[in-house]
Amino acid sequence: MHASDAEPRHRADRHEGHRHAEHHEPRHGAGSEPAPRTGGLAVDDAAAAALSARDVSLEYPDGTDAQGRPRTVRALDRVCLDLHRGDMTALIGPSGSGKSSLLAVAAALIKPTSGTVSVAGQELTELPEKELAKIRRGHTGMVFQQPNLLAALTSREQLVLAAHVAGARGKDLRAARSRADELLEQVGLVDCGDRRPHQLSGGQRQRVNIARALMNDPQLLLVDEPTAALDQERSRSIMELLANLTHQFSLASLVVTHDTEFVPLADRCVRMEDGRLQ
Ligand SMILES: Nc1ncnc2c1ncn2[C@@H]1O[C@H](COP(=O)(O)OP(=O)(O)OP(=O)(O)O)[C@@H](O)[C@H]1O
Repeated sequence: MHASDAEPRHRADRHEGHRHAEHHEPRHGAGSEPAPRTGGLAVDDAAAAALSARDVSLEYPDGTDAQGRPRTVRALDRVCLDLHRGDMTALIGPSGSGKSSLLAVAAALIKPTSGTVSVAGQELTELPEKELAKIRRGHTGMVFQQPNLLAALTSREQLVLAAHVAGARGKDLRAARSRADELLEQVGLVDCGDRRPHQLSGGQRQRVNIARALMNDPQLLLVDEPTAALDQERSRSIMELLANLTHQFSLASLVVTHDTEFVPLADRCVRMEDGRLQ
């Protein structure tokens, strides 16, 4: 079965608050036609899956065998997956099954060995690095296990820096400051804008990390084990936050988790085993 065929756990009549009211039915399944394009851009951007992976395989080089021939490890094996806005998808599976590799391919950080990946109707496989970087900045938010915040910056500055890196200057940068404060409020850190990472708890740092990933208004949110360093209570509240943000901002979220207890918070769940989606 294509993972795109998996039925969401609870469907979405909870999308009223979406900024992007065009979120709609029917959804494109694995075999559906891609959105028509003009000059590389999807005409009906909303109709395209936020992420569409087709027969994606990924092999890493893995040294040489006894005869000196190059060896490879197959991390992804003909993976098909559609992610749609407003749905949080939990990605589970044993260690080494390929979850982080799938995130890296979806984030356009690694090119697959074969198969295609499209973000908002734009196929990534053939794009030059400059265009890929634009997609990473403009369409994709990433949250890794460790928050990776800069020690010298306040929470607000961490967020504004993300906008600056994406090219915001002048009045856009001023707007970014307001957006940073709004996002910090959304993630429950209304009083933490002026604090530096060492003045925050682990859960609060992860919330800053999540808010930063949303600064450039992505439609795709890729999250790798956001609760790895947190206790059960804080883990639950981070997963609840991700689910709420997914629905509120109409994100297509893919969240890797080892913690099956939190899977019911997602709209659907897909499982990897030996590089394949089950
Ligand atoms: N850079 C790399 N070079 C070679 N092999 C790699 C590389 N990264 C991952 N692998 C291999 O690819 C396979 C998939 O790894 P991946 O990290 O995607 O799995 P995972 O499901 O995310 O694991 P975990 O849950 O432990 O983080 C594993 O066999 C791993 O050893």
